Amino acid sequence: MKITVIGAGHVGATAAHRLAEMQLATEVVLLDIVEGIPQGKALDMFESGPVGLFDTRILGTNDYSDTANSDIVLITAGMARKPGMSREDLLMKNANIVKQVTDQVMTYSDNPIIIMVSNPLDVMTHVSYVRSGLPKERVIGMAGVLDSARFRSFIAEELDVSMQDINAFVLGGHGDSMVPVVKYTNVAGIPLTELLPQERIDALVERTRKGGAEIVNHLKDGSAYYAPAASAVEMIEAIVRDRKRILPCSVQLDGQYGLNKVFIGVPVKLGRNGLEEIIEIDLDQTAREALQQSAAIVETNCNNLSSVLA
Ligand SMILES: NC(=O)C1=CN([C@@H]2O[C@H](COP(=O)(O)OP(=O)(O)OC[C@H]3O[C@@H](n4cnc5c(N)ncnc54)[C@H](O)[C@@H]3O)[C@@H](O)[C@H]2O)C=CC1
Ligand SMILES: O=C([O-])CC(=O)C(=O)O
Repeated sequence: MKITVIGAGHVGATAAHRLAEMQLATEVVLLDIVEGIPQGKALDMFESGPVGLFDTRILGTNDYSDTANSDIVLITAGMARKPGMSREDLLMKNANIVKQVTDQVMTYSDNPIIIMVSNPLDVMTHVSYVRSGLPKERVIGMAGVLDSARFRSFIAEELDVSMQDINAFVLGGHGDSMVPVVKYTNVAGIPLTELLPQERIDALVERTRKGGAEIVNHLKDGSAYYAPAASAVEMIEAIVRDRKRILPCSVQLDGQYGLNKVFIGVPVKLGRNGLEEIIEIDLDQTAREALQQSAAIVETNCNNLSSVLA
């Protein structure tokens, strides 16, 4: 198993180290456009092997030929937002970066599974899908796992219970229009609505929607990376170990939820072949409309990129 991480910044480097510690690959390649950064970080990670107890080889590089024959490619290259910015403000710059990165990746790997992280997430997943020519099962965006993890952590804190017992799904686009689905949120099987009053649930939903911005406002000069990296690695683990996990991911819909040819977060089964099944759950009218509104925003942003994708 060879896994390449493009972008050796906060998310990319954190994910690469976690991939190595979890021994999910025999080789992890960390690539960045800036000279020295991937080499230095990869060497530092490699030197943690004897104490972290892993044998994964980690190579830092600026040369795409080192990524040849990757099984999985995690794309984290691009700009992160600063306070006051929306993820959409990154659209044009990151679309050009993701386009160029995808073209380079595909020059050296025939049939990788691409996991997208760069923002705005659903649109960048679309860009990589179009440029790569890969089947839609092999281009998957990470957002729902992170947004659901945030919602789960807030619920666990509020109820003072283990995070392990919280199940929650946040669907839709990775932005203010995301759709936390309270109906499918439970604590060890007990519906959340039986454990918390509606106004507390509403407050946790609102905090989840703004979870990315909350961290950006603390950090001032960048965005979250521990939870995002852990979320991307959870998806990779499901694929590498063929776990058949049901996780919310951004995938291209083909009629499900009344939506067509748009990347949006929905529950999917992840296994060795990447996206193995899109799961259509019953949504109430409000959640269904919210998902459709969220998809309309992604579609508009994709349409604005026709010049980049040409
Ligand atoms: N999907 C999600 O839930 C999340 C998405 N993100 C997004 O992930 C991206 C990365 O975030 P961070 O790692 O915090 O940013 P960062 O600024 O720490 O790292 C980005 C890295 O990309 C590199 N880069 C830029 N252009 C490149 C190119 N053409 N080829 C190769 N590398 C290139 C930069 O040199 C830098 O090292 C951002 O777009 C951010 O918004 C971040 C967190 C969560
Ligand atoms: O907020 C950001 O820009 C980064 C991100 O997508 C997140 O942390 O959810």
